[in-house]
Amino acid sequence: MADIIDGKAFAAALRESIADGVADFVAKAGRKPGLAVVLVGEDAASQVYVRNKHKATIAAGMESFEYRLAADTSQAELLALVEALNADPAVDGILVQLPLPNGLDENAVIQTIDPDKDVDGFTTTSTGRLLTGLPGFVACTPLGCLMLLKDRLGDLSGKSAVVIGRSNIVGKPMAQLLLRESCTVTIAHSRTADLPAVVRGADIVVAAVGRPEMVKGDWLKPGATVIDVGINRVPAAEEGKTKLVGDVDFASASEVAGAITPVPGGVGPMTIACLLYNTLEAANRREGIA
Ligand SMILES: Nc1nc2c(c(=O)[nH]1)N[C@@H](CN(C=O)c1ccc(C(=O)N[C@@H](CCC(=O)O)C(=O)O)cc1)CN2
Repeated sequence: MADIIDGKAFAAALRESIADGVADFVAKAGRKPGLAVVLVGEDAASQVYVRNKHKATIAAGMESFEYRLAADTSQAELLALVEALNADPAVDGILVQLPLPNGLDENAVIQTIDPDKDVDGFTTTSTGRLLTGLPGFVACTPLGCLMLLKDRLGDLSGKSAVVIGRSNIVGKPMAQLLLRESCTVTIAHSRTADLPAVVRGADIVVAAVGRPEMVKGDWLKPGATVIDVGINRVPAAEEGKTKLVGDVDFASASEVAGAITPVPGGVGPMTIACLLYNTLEAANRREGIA
């Protein structure tokens, strides 16, 4: 049976070490690091994530600035808010919760964020810095996956890794991070021929495809390390109930893998912990603290 990679416990320890870093920052800078989170509309899951971000930000000793805007907020109003946050000296990090309601141009909003406050790592400046090996912010979910992988495996160099999914938010930055660690990286997607055979060659599998329980145990190389980024709500056995599952079929995969992240409690909690990590880093950089 595979070892379970406990993302919840890892994230809790990371948040504690960030709180220590925040205390050092306050002592040196005479102010708290500030994170601004913008939520537009009523999406139920986004409301939960934003509430959890607020709680975690306060618990780490940071300042949390929350902006909840109506679903009919115009593009111009949203851009004006982001520009105001760019100019606000108390704000070190800016995050616009995704997805945005229909009618708002997500890309235009993201690209308006000052790259030095882009703690989500979504601007093209941040992704370009990652691609070219320059210091910058890395998107929180792939950064969290990498932390879990390094904690489990240590040096990743020379390992073969398959990333299933090519989104700008997870798949592409994940592949870049693994390349930066000197893995041999394959990015697989919906058009990849014989996906099970591609996955079977990998020491590391990162599934970020958004299809419930797609990756089966018999697709895996025995002993592989499996990171499941999927968060899919599906009907549960009990009538009228739902449950969360990943992109990996946990039951069969845990028979073959060496280690695997569960859903929930694997990658998910790392996303918010890494947001705090990036915010502290942004604050230190802005104040010139090493
Ligand atoms: N601007 C952003 N928007 C979104 C991001 C992001 O990184 N930046 N990621 C996701 C949502 N997200 C954070 O925003 C997020 C998703 C999941 C979790 C998490 O802890 N999941 C738990 C399960 C939660 C549940 O019970 O529903 C887990 O996997 O254990 C945290 C944050 C999209 N939008």
